[in-house]
Amino acid sequence: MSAKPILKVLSGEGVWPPPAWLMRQAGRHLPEYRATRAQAGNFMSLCLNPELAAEVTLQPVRRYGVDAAILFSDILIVPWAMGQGLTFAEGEGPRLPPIRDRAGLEALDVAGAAAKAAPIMETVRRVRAALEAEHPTTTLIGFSGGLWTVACYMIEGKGGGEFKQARRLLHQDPAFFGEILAKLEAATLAYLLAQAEAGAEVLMIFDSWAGQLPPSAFRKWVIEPTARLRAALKAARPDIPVIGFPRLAGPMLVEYAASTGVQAVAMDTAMDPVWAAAHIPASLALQGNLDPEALLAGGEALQREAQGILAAMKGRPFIFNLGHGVEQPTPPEHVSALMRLLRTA
Ligand SMILES: Cc1c2[nH]c(c1CCC(=O)O)Cc1[nH]c(c(CCC(=O)O)c1C)Cc1[nH]c(c(CCC(=O)O)c1C)Cc1[nH]c(c(C)c1CCC(=O)O)C2
Repeated sequence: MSAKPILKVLSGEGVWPPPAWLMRQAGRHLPEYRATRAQAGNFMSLCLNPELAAEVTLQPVRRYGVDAAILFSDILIVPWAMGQGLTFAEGEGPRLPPIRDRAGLEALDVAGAAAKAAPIMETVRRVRAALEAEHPTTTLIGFSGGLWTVACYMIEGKGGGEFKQARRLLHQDPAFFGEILAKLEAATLAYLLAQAEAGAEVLMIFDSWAGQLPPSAFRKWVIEPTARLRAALKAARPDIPVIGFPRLAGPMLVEYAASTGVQAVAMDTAMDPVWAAAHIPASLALQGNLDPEALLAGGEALQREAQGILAAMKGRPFIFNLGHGVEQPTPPEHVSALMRLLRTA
């Protein structure tokens, strides 16, 4: 049996008080992150610098004592590694040259992606070694985007909207859309397996825009590809549990939980944890789902919201987290207050 609380939970064991980590725990709300990022120059050069990326991955572990370190990288590293351009303009989010035709599809280089992603694997190795030496109960989580969500950015070229180009394409030309996803699937599988080989102990799949799809497309482009990825990962590395995050799936979460083979589902901010506890079998762990705005607000709101989630989750395998990422203006003291509350739950 593992001594790491998150691995215990993901093997189906209830652990109370529950282990906790936060999406985007390494990021702009931390002054030490902003300092390291300034040293790197920009976000991409930070992701590709193993020394500095390992440093920012470890910062929230040191400051807060969270139970997981999540690799510092981005879901859009996979299209970048396949040769699609990627920039992060200050304050504007990601920009990619959108794929709208066959030439864009054919330019994606699946075979070359592993070499370009090599610095990320070096980050994973460094973080794992540092955890084993200094934080032996902390779990290292690797990740990728869900195929639908990453395809949204590849086709749209940016975020911020409703991904109408991507949604149109999957209805108008499902064969072409499927070819984009097939290349992305091969690159994503290799990328996740490489993280596991480098020392990631858990893998999480962020399908942030899953809630944009009607049920028929949700089955075909979220559940089916996730189930295929999960099965292929299991064949190679049966020891590595997977957390799925089909954000804003609503009641489709039940089918996702039953059909993908993941060990845990992450609840988004809108999900009622009482409903989730009633509808997701206790053989699967749940993760989530404090409103990042309640964390930002702190005080009474933070205490009340966190207690509500704990009450709904008591008695089942559960990992405390947010329903989406930490907001940049969040005072670090609010995160510390949340960790104190959780440790005495
Ligand atoms: C959709 C998505 C992306 N990236 C990610 C998702 C899925 C989760 C979600 O829905 O938020 C996932 C992600 N992005 C990042 C991580 C690292 C680990 C973590 O701390 O959670 C993870 C797991 C770092 C990041 N990724 C990004 C930052 C901010 C970069 C900076 O320092 O300026 C960080 C810390 C940039 C990013 N990356 C992306 C966007 C839309 C943006 C811009 C928005 C923003 O600036 O907050 C794409």
